[in-house]
Amino acid sequence: DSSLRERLRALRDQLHHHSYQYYVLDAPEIPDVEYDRLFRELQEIEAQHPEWLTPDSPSQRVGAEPLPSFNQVRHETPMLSLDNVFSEQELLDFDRRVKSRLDDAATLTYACEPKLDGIAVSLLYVDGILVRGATRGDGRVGEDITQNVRTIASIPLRLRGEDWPEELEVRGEIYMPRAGFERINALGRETDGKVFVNPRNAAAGSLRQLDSRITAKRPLEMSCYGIALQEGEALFETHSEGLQRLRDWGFLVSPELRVVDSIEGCLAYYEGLLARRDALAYDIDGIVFKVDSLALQAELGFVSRAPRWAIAHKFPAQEEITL
Ligand SMILES: Cc1c[n+]2nc(N)[nH]c2nc1OC(C)C
Repeated sequence: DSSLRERLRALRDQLHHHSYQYYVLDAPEIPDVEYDRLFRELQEIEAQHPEWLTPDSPSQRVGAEPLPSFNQVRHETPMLSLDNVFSEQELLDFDRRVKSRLDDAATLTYACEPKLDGIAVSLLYVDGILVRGATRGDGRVGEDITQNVRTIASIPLRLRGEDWPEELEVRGEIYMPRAGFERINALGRETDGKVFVNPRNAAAGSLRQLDSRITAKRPLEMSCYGIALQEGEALFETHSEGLQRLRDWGFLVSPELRVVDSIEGCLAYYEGLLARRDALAYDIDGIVFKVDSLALQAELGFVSRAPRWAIAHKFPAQEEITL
């Protein structure tokens, strides 16, 4: 049995690697049929030896028995929302307020990333293994959707690389790319007539499923935008470094992430992405600018529920296409 157990371990490692190559790097190394063969071999061994099943096994991707209800989760670090601005002048005001509050704004740089139009979630990893996924809820208490997030291929079941902390909480947006949205609506029209109004609703509906086997069939992805640091824990000095570490650990992080050294740079980034908005594979509803330095973020702190150090610069509402 030890050789069979060894084979199971090897299959798990291989499947994790190929899944990362395919879903996170979009660079598969083997054909799908080869992946499916390895996956079936793993399922056969786990069926013979259920006692060898582990929470990070790739077989978890297909979903589990439906839950009676969702448990609640309290976020140790509250999941904040963002203040919005809608014009260039308001963005310049944000920059002026930031500078007026900093002792020394000479080194001020901004991290820029698209604000994906999906569902904010928090993932908890202990010793490198995914142990919990939760919705934002009201920012303090959300719903436990661990079974559902396990089915999302771009969410690692175990971390890659090394030097990750033994407890890591990752925040990000679960969304449905437009192509996937069109596909499940076409399917819905042919079957139960259930269609979603937009990709955000489709993602929300897919995550609210008590039966994770349904979630497993929905084309969901997760793009990470932050790490919820425990008090005083400083693994890196800037937000953008943190996102690069998330990429090293196997997470999908927006390839549009940039760091600029002025609010003019932010405006150029905003105009640039607004011009490319319809060409992106997913819906975005604005740009998030963050003071990149974690030290400056700490100096700026938060007002009530939103950080002083971040702002969402929203796009004009997209005119609905009247069919
Ligand atoms: C609510 C939220 C949403 N987003 N979306 C991105 N891209 N970054 C980001 N940051 C957020 O909050 C942090 C500023 C804490």
